[in-house]
Amino acid sequence: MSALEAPPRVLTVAGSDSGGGAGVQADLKTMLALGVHGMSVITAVTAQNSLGVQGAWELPVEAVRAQYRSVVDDIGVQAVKTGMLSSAELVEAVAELISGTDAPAVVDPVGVSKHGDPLLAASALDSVRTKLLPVATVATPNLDEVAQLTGVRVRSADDLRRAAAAVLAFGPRWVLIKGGHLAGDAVDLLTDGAEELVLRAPRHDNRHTHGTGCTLASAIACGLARGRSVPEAVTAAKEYVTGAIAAGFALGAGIGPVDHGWALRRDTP
Ligand SMILES: Nc1ncnc2c1ncn2[C@@H]1O[C@H](COP(=O)(O)OP(=O)(O)O)[C@@H](O)[C@H]1O
Ligand SMILES: Cc1ncc(COP(=O)(O)O)c(N)n1
Repeated sequence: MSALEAPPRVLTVAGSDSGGGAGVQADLKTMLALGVHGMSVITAVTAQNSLGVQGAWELPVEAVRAQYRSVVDDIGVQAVKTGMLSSAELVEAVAELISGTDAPAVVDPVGVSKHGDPLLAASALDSVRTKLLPVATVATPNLDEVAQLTGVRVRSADDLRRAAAAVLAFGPRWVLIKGGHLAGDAVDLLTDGAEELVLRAPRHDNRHTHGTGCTLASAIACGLARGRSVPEAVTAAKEYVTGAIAAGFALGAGIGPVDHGWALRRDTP
């Protein structure tokens, strides 16, 4: 890349995490680490740290639309990633914006934080199913989100295929079911209903996993923005998040963040 050539552009549409481990902050750090130009549409502001979410404030739909238009109409995007969308109104507005954008969309249907704090109203679930999932190139639910959205409870890696079929029925092109909350190896299943890829990584016995899902979804968006196929982008993103979890560090008194900069720091003296 010459000095004048711009890097690929990736947009996150998500909530702010004041603690810097998840949400928009995790997304932008991931994008920097993976060499793309990161941009953000903030949907909600959370007061959050290693102990949980102490408060959350949604932005008006008008503010979300305006941020999105500012970015897409002038700068342009090669991939979009969504995270915390908070309400049915915001889910529907974002789904509509994405459907009018010519770029792949990675939808992380964030429901609840690691600490159990709600990041999406229960009344928004139906909009996620019927409006947001149908415009996703890849949806990346964790097991709690799969249960909330489809009623399928995954108890072992054998159930992942059934969960994937239930999510695909809502219309995303691909689904990545994240088995991170199961015991044993960290096994995820990627499928479009025809092709299937099992992604397996050793489980790191590290409690500092704040932001894993946001980091993985952003890394996938970075790969797609570079023109990689979905299986290629997901494979590279899984490697990146596994390294970030291995390097997760303690901050505050609770669950610390994954290290978004692990690959950059490797060569830092
Ligand atoms: N302790 C761990 N060691 C290695 N990989 C993990 C660990 N916990 C989660 N993962 C992986 O991190 C990614 C994010 O998954 P998960 O933590 O389930 O998402 P979420 O943050 O949405 O709950 C997945 O690829 C999952 O397999
Ligand atoms: C603003 C925001 N977005 C997403 C998450 C989910 O991250 P995690 O599942 O690691 O708590 C979060 N805690 N905060």
